[in-house]
Amino acid sequence: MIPLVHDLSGETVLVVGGGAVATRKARRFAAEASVIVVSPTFTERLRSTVDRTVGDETDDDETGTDDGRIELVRQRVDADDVATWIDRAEPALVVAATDDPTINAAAEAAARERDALVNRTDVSGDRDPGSVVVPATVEDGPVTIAITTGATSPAVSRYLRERIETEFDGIGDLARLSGDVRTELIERGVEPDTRREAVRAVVRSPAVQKGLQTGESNPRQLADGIVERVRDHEDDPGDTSEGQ
Ligand SMILES: C[C@@]1(CC(=O)O)c2cc3[nH]c(cc4nc(cc5[nH]c(cc(n2)[C@H]1CCC(=O)O)[C@@](C)(CC(=O)O)[C@@H]5CCC(=O)O)C(CC(=O)O)=C4CCC(=O)O)c(CCC(=O)O)c3CC(=O)O
Ligand SMILES: NC(=O)C1=CN([C@@H]2O[C@H](COP(=O)(O)OP(=O)(O)OC[C@H]3O[C@@H](n4cnc5c(N)ncnc54)[C@H](O)[C@@H]3O)[C@@H](O)[C@H]2O)C=CC1
Repeated sequence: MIPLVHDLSGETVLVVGGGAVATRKARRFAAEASVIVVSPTFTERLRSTVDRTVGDETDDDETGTDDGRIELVRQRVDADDVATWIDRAEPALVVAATDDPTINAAAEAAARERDALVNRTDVSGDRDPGSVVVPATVEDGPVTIAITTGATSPAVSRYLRERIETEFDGIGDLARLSGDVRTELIERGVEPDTRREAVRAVVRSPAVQKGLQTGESNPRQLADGIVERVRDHEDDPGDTSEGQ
């Protein structure tokens, strides 16, 4: 399996099932896409996150979603209903998250026939094309770290996610800072080899990382100092003094 990154903004994700797993996936995808959850029951957590529930007595709106929102549809589906929902919602991704393997399999087949991606939450191991795995994810600013065990051991994915979150706390700030340095060097016309070395030195500098974490020293000033030292060194390769 080869991980790819998918932009789901402006897309719809259809989640079939309303239990603990469906709740986790719905919340995850709602960060970017519009999510429709179809199930006869929903977790309390899901109900407390959503904007409205279609099928409840209090609801009198038309079905429809905006970006980044979750809508609940209270309905037990059979294989035909799943296909109808896919035709109606035109989702980019269908999450099959019921505790009924027959329904999950029907959702997978209907999604495939309609060229939608599918996430079978109830099976491990190899997958057919178009059947995707949801990785454990660490997000910090512009940085996304996705972890998968190739659908072998989700518990290991979770364990690694927790370790990585602790180990790389603040990595988003480092990405922003080094991104700014990089853009500036490009704008100043610094040649690529020097730029590469300078940006690498900034990213790997313990002083910059500590500055970002503690706020005690000015990380941007430290980075600029490192860049200047790298550039001086490039101008005068005879100089063997070490950068920071
Ligand atoms: C194949 C995959 C399909 C998919 O969902 O995409 C899948 C399938 C299954 N998971 C099961 C169980 C558990 N899943 C978790 C947790 C997560 N599961 C996630 C992904 C995936 N799970 C995909 C593979 C990812 C990979 O490649 O590694 C994560 C990473 C992402 C997410 O779901 O958001 C999220 C951690 C998020 C985080 O914490 O960061 C835990 C741990 C816990 O809860 O503490 C347990 C209990 C321990 C255990 O059983 O291992 C079962 C058995 C159900 C049963 O026995 O009934 C199946 C079905 C089967 O194995 O047949
Ligand atoms: N991928 C993952 O990370 C994990 C996957 N699983 C798998 O995911 C499945 C679901 O797990 P949970 O959410 O814990 O189960 P659950 O029992 O809490 O929830 C199942 C949901 O499916 C709904 N449902 C059942 N039949 C339906 C139908 N015909 N139409 C619409 N909705 C229907 C139920 O009303 C309920 O909301 C499990 O069977 C298990 O195989 C379990 C744990 C983790």
